[in-house]
Amino acid sequence: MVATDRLNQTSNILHKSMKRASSIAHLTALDHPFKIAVIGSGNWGTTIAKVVSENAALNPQLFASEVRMWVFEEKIDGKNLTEIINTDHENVKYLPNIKLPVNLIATPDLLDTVEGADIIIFNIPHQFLTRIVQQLKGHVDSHVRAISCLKGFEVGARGVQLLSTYITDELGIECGALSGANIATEVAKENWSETTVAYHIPEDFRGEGYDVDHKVLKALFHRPYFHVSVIEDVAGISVSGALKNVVALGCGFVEGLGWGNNASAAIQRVGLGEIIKFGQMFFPESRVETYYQESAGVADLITTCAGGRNVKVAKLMAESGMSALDAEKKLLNGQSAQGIITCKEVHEWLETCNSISEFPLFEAVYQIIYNNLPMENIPDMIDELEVFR
Ligand SMILES: NC(=O)C1=CN([C@@H]2O[C@H](COP(=O)(O)OP(=O)(O)OC[C@H]3O[C@@H](n4cnc5c(N)ncnc54)[C@H](O)[C@@H]3O)[C@@H](O)[C@H]2O)C=CC1
Ligand SMILES: O=C(CO)COP(=O)(O)O
Repeated sequence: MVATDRLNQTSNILHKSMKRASSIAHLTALDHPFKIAVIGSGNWGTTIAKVVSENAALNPQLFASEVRMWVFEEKIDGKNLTEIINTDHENVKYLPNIKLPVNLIATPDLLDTVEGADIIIFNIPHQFLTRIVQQLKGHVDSHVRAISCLKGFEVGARGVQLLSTYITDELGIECGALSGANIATEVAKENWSETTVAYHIPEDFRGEGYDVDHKVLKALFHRPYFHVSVIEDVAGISVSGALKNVVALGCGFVEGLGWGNNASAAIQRVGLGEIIKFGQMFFPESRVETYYQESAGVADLITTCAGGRNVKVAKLMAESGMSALDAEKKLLNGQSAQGIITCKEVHEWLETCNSISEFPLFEAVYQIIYNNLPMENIPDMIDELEVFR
């Protein structure tokens, strides 16, 4: 009896998941298949390009098969990286040993990459976004839709902005975000993980089948090894994605000092509190539930603090006395630990708002990286300000 119940339960689950998969597979673009462009070809840029190219190839009614990926051109052993990707179907510098789909085409020209695109996926280290967006100005139709996979903020004359908002403001296109517990190499190897996509349906939505909606985004990003939840809270997933990189630096410091798991857990506890507080203060539209219910929230914090690049860079700083930039250069072969820039941007913003004392961990990380504050001071800095008690 128990065995029969289990069998029925399993068959229900299977039935539901097959129904979900087939409802995604049967979507059709009524006008023309959506053409996808990916801007960025780093560790995560190439991984996401692989994911969406697989779905484009499998779903010709919904997506144009060819996916273009913009590559910041560089020479590898005298050969252009774009040529290597297009011939060997491997990004040997930023995602080695992973075969890329043949319908993924590397392009060195930014405007060629986005020509005719219906959906643009931004996926570059956030320090390069401004320059790229300025080059795209005037070349992107207002009906193009975008998703930002970047983790960071834009801090400038308009205050602190989500990167998706910056893209919308500058290019006049609707932009959502994708963020989750997604160490790129694990996703690229097709180890199971979850992610969160957040997108608002814009006022000029042209109708189901003619425009990008939550079903289209699920069909674009969901893979058997990459499970997507689509929600509305762009701010919540973006705030947690940006700030967990700062917390991860804190974890790397205590790990490098040899303080063990309890210290790392303490940093993550305080960090999660500061992330939620930052969201509530500066992005009140973000939902507190997002931080603990979505992959983009606490799950991303956990995976990054366990094995991300930010934690590795900070650990090396603690062990060797190197600066953050030297440690990044030594460890990452051209990749970026985004927390190094984000903690500076956060510091500048909090200073403007007179709110530094409310975010002692973020401030401690900034002071360690930019003003050589001893790492051993972290517990005192957190305690002195007694924010969470
Ligand atoms: N790698 C990961 O595991 C994950 C990364 N992210 C986020 O995704 C975003 C992109 O990260 P990755 O793809 O990992 O990049 P990355 O850290 O691998 O950076 C290397 C990329 O930067 C490019 N680049 C170097 N100089 C440039 C310049 N002057 N102009 C334009 N591009 C230049 C390189 O060509 C290369 O494509 C970041 O915001 C990151 O936080 C999000 C989830 C996972
Ligand atoms: O964002 C990430 C995992 O979701 C990757 O974090 P790192 O940039 O620290 O490797």
